Amino acid sequence: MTSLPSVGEVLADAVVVSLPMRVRFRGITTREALLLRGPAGWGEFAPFPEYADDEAAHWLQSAIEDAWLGPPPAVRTRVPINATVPAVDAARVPDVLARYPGARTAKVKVAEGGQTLDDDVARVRAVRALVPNVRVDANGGWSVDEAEAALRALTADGPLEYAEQPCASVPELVEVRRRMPDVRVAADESIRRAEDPLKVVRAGGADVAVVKVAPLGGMRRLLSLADELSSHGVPVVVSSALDTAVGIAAGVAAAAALPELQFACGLGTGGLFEADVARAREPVDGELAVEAVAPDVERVTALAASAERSRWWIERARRCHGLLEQRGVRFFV
Ligand SMILES: O=C(O)CCC(=O)C1=CC=C[C@@H](O)[C@@H]1C(=O)O
Ligand SMILES: [Mg+2]
Repeated sequence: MTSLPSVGEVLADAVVVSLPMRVRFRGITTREALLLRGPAGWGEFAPFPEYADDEAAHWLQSAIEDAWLGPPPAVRTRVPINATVPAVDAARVPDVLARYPGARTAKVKVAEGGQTLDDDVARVRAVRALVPNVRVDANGGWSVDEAEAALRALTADGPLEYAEQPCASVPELVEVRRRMPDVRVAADESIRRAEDPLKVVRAGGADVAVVKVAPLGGMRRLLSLADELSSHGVPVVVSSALDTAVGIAAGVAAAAALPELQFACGLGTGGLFEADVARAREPVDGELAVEAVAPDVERVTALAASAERSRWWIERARRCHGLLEQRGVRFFV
């Protein structure tokens, strides 16, 4: 067991970066992150700006685990990843997919505000022409009726591996599963933003669980949740939280430590950035190698956030550290 390092230790080498994105994703065009260093390496603290401290504290716990304990033991050396296709025009799909050489699975964003179901159908069709296995992610954007209509349209010319978070609430997910028994439902927000991540599974609202290291509080917490989910017969998909190369390495390490890995992981989001804190690791045959990543000094300097934004992140990390202290957080190897 390791006790919580002091706030001074946690923030001693902290740097804040701002990564420009090639494509707008989840309404974001630059992604900010605070990177911190501990005895075992680097960790990433990057809760989305709108998250309250209560929730953001899990992300700090994850960063500290990574930097103070390092990854859990791996059982594989490579992990398959999916291509992530933002809600772009169908015509831009080949461009996006070109960044994922060898990917056999693609996740396509759908139900984007301001777009229509026809846009989604056209985008999914363009992806199917290039990648055999397709999943969609609606980020809770549909009502149950809309989900039913959309999933019928999106499966008219080919199957979907699953539909991620078609609706926002757990009862809606249960109802979508009842109405569309042939389409698997994956829960994402219903797991990563829930007080009790197993609630959606107990209610019968998920065939698959999307799990992300930082929102769950770290690699080891992800592994123990995956273990519980597996006892309910629900497999996991390890996915990114739009992390820099440091956070992606933690996701890859968690996926590498899972006893079973049935699905390609959503850890290919590095390709959505114009620049990252470490050299881009190219997928080979749709897989990423499991390896430690340290940020590159020159890149970090070039990507440094403004003094004002850095102060904002440092203050946020301090407040979250205070919450972890209050919660009596300890780390177990
Ligand atoms: O799963 C993937 O292919 C990539 C990760 C991804 O889609 C997401 C990362 C971060 C924020 C989310 O809006 C989004 C998701 O909803 O899964
Ligand atoms: Mg999702």
